[in-house]
Amino acid sequence: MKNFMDETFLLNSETAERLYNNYAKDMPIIDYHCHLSPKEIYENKAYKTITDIWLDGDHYKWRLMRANGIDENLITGDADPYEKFLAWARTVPMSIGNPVYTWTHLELQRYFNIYIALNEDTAPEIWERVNEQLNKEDFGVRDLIKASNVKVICTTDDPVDTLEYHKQLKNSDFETHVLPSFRPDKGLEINREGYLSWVEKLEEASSVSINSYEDFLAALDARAKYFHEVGGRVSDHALDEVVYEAATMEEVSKIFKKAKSGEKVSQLEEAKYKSFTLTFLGHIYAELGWVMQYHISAQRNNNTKMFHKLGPDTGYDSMNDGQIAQPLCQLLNALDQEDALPKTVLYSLNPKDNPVLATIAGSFQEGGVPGKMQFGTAWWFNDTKEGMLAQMKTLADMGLLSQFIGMLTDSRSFLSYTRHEYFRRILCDLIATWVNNGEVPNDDELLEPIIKGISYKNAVQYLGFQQQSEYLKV
Ligand SMILES: O=C(O)[C@@H](O)[C@H](O)[C@H](O)C(=O)CO
Repeated sequence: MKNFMDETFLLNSETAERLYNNYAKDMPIIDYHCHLSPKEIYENKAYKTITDIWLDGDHYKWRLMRANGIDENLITGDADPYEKFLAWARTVPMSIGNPVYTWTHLELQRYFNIYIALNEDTAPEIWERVNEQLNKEDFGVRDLIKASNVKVICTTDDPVDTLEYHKQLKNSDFETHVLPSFRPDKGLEINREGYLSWVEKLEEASSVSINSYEDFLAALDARAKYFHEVGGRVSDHALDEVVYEAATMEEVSKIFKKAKSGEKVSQLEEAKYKSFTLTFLGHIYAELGWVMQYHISAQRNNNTKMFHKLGPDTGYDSMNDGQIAQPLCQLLNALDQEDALPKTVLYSLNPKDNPVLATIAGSFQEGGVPGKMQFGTAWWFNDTKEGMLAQMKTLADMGLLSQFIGMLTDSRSFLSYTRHEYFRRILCDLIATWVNNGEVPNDDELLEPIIKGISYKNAVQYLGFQQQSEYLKV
């Protein structure tokens, strides 16, 4: 029997240990999708307590606390920080089997050198030991990022954001590249409350007067080019439902005019608007050489009462079970037929779509661009051991695991970089299983570049960072 989370955890053979320790463990991190605050990075925010850094904003933990019957006041309410931590300490032992149980202890080990299991009995000691370290000089968020060997962070940003902190970071002595990702969801949701006010913000941010749909597209183009100037190389879309309806500029201009007048547009009109706008944006991304990410099939903000109280991304989301294959192929094909399909990462929140995405990706690969179309890493409810294995096995079954750009944190917590270690251990154990079964040669000349590629190098190449400073070379 293994010791609890020792240096061999998740590595079930000497082969796995060798592959992980020699080729994955020390690779830097490219976190190409997360929700960290560029402002907090620029200000090098220092957290005062383990409650602040662990429980503020992490809806993964909030969901587990709710499932454990913890009162909301001790989760997102105004309860005493120590009482909130005790409530989390009561929940952790109950969360065995959930990745957050593993990540919680990985974070205690890697950032605070604490190797005991968290529970109500150990909570007082852990509270003291962690808070003492958090209040030391070298425990700002920049120190945590540097200690995690993170070379690039792609935050998630609205086209109307000023990107002031990205620009200030670019001119600072902070080595990690903190780059904006262009996430224009609010400009796609034409029937959602707030759409028109967002168009006004876009008008102001772009300095483009928006009196027509063509003006709207010009404003989006201007903002994408601004993001590029600041260093942005990635776009991102939440396609909670995938729709596709061919449309003409004339048709969509009328739809936009209808929405601008304050009228709701029909479901068909909305589909035409989204299809044409996404196709236009795909052209821009391709011209800029960006990576386009589609995050598909989330069912968001299910709990109306709590949405009104806490807002989005607060742990009240789930998987959608919509049919995506046909509209997604039509959308990608529309771009590909115009030679305007950018490098694309396809994620679905519903693992039923794993083989659908892996095989659709295979329909649009391109010579000269290794791994152009990516079946993306296990996302959100799927970034578990089983979810990661399912995604990587499906990719290996139906495409090239070797060209996979690997893991991201997708997190709002500065301690979440241990998810990359978790992923790399699972990756190396999977490949080791193939080696030990005689399915793959025990040949490090074959395996080293594949493991280093998936852990780091593929993402550097894919995201176009390879021409950057020596700083990214390993
Ligand atoms: O980008 C998304 O839409 C999701 O990642 C969303 O932000 C979600 O709250 C999340 O962070 C899941 O890890």
